[in-house]
Amino acid sequence: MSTLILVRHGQSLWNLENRFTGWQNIDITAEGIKEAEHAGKELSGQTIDIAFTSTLIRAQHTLDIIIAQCKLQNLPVITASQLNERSYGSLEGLNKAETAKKFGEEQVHIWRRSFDVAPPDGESLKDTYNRVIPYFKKEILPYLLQNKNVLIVAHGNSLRALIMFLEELNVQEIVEREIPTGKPLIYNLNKQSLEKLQIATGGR
Ligand SMILES: O=C(O)[C@@H](CO)OP(=O)(O)O
Repeated sequence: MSTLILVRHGQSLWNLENRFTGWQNIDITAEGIKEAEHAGKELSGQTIDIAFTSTLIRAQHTLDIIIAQCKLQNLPVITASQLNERSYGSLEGLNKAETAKKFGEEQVHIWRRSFDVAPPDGESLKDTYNRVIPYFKKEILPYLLQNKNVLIVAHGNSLRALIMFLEELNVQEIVEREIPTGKPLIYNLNKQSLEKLQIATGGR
């Protein structure tokens, strides 16, 4: 049995300002710091062997706070761009409500939550899935198969892709899934479920 813990970064400045963020490197707010501390408190006492995070400051800062809170200063940390947020392309920086007024609520919802429609110059969830899942299978799953407990601190949509894979959600089910900031999601995985993930397809 091994444990996989997923945490979306704490609230970022652009979450607060309701702006499309994607690959923009925006830090967390004071509220985001509190959320990360809270996540750390929740995870205190939990054995964690290794952590993975993205190359973006909001995820790394959140992980640093969790590490400090859990007194895990020697925790090995691996940083990977494959875990970065999906690119929102030319929507990055725009206010989500203003964009919905301009292009219509439905179009913006499709850009934000559909599986395979990419925003202009950006990545669809499918594109994100196709970089997150092969990375997970190659670099993270082996630790879980060795009974190691793994923490991943990443982003709303890179985690939605991973959750879709872990929970075998279909393209309709994933539309409904929202990931709260700074709240640990814990998966206890037995040998059988890990072996199933190992043979499951890594791309769509
Ligand atoms: O702006 C973003 O990068 C993401 C996550 O905050 O937004 P959304 O929830 O619209 O996918």
